[in-house]
Amino acid sequence: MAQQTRTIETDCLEQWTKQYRGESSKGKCAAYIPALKEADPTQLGICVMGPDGQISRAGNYDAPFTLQSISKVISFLAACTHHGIANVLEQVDVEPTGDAFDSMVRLEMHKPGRPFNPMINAGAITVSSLLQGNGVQEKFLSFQDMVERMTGRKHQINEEVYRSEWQTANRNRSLAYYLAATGFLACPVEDALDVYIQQCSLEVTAEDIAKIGLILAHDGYDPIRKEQLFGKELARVTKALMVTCGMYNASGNFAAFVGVPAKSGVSGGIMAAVPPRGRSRELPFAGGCGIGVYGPAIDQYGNSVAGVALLKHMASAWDLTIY
Ligand SMILES: NC(=O)CC[C@H](N)C(=O)O
Repeated sequence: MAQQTRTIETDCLEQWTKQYRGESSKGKCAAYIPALKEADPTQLGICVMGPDGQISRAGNYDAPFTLQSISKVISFLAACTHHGIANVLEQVDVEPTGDAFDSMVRLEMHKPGRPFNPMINAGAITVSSLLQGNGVQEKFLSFQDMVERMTGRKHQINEEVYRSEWQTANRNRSLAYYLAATGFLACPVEDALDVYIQQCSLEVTAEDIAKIGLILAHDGYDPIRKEQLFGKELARVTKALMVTCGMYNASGNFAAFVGVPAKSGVSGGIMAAVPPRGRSRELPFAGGCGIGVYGPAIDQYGNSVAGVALLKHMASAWDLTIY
């Protein structure tokens, strides 16, 4: 992978990371998964990767964290690659909810109980059940392979986070049992949950998710390794889901004030995909980029407080919006 050279972009990121680190005091590390509470809430890091391999990074860009809900994007890509988009969308819809990511209220209100989208927990558990393979191990492997094809390196589960979530996953367990009752799980309940919790516990850095964002920004094409990893149509459906549902019930605010497809996770990661901006070659990363942010103090919606503040500033300064 290309090395970082000192650039104006890097100087900006360093300055903004310092400026927004304090915002973390407005949030808290997720506590409902006890192991996530152990993170240092004041951390803030960012990595931006361009199509020529150019990297700019600042702050705690090398801190490892678990994918959590960012994994939902990758499991969706993996399931659709295996079954085809239309078949997956028979089991999960593409509509935003306006509810919390772990809400169950709409599952029973709208018959026959097809989860609203793959970016909320209910939809993601359905998608995990659809991953290729028989049994937990094979399904998880097909997810892990997809991650590794994109980041170009091997990733491990953070066992402590995995165990912590497995032991406390009562809400997800109830969602999964409900999905089984309504026929929206393609494998046994505890298997689907196990795959889902394993994928959430995969450990990455901001650079890894920046790389995945870069590939999405280029419609499934890896511009660094020069390889099409999945189809354009799948990339577009996925980005539309990220725009409408990726930041949960704060997706509208994020679309208005950042304006790029993104996905957050409760460990404090945010992955964003910035497509090439034809309007000016002078803009930083005009050829598109992937962005990975890490800041573990999250807000009431489950999004990194300092991370969102940093992205809002950056989007305005570098004219990132797709709108
Ligand atoms: N928003 C998230 O990142 C949620 C992921 C977490 N593993 C959960 O299911 O609760």
